[in-house]
Amino acid sequence: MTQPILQITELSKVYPDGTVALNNVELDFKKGEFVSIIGPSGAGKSTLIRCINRLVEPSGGKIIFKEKDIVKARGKELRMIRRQIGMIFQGHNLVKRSETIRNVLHGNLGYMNSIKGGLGLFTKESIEDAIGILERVGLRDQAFKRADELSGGQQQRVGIARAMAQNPSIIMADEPIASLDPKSSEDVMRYLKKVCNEDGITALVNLHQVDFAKEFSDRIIGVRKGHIVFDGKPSDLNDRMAHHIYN
Ligand SMILES: Nc1ncnc2c1ncn2[C@@H]1O[C@H](COP(=O)(O)OP(=O)(O)OP(=O)(O)O)[C@@H](O)[C@H]1O
Repeated sequence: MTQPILQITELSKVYPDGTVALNNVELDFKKGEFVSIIGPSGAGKSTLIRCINRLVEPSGGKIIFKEKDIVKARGKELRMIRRQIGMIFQGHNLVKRSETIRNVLHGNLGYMNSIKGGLGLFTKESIEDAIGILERVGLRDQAFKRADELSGGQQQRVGIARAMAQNPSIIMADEPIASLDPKSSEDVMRYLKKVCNEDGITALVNLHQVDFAKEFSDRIIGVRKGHIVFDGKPSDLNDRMAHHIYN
């Protein structure tokens, strides 16, 4: 059996006010799998993915990524790990007044020295790479438009392109389609799945929409009150199980 790319053991998170958001979570993720994380509001989905890149400090447990424990990583080591984990947020987090291509190039900043990055002195090679990535999410013709001129769905595809520019091993998306209409949601999920499949990237996607989780995922994880209560194929998520997760 191949080694998991990410191995989570006994992960817990208790917020300072005593809220137990994650309780002894055990999960393994394989290279290239596309995983949706579902569950009711407050179940712990965001906390889970935020612990993985340490936007939230875990209270205990281990998260082994490429033989290193993310929970213990500090300073440069943590930055190196974060480089390999692309993030996509609900609100896109784009620089709205900047061109689409600049937003994608920002994904690459982790690889540049800070003075160059700050001045926007990107190499010809990185600009060509960024255009290539935009092509892959169907936005080649939008490269030099301002990000705020794009539709919500297109902006989220720029979010995907920016994550791809990091050349990540894992992409994590926190409710990437929560504010989009059904057609744009479908497009965002389709492009995200396509680029992850093409590059063998593991995707962890927090979703509120069970139908999208079933349509696009290789595997669905159901979270409830900080516990994993379902972990299986979309075809195994029947109505009874969905009810168990959400009620
Ligand atoms: N900074 C915080 N301080 C205290 N409690 C928090 C904090 N962030 C989250 N929580 C609590 O932790 C629990 C899990 O929250 P989390 O945001 O991870 O859930 P979620 O499943 O992502 O919910 P949603 O789908 O609404 O985003 C909830 O009870 C929430 O109120």
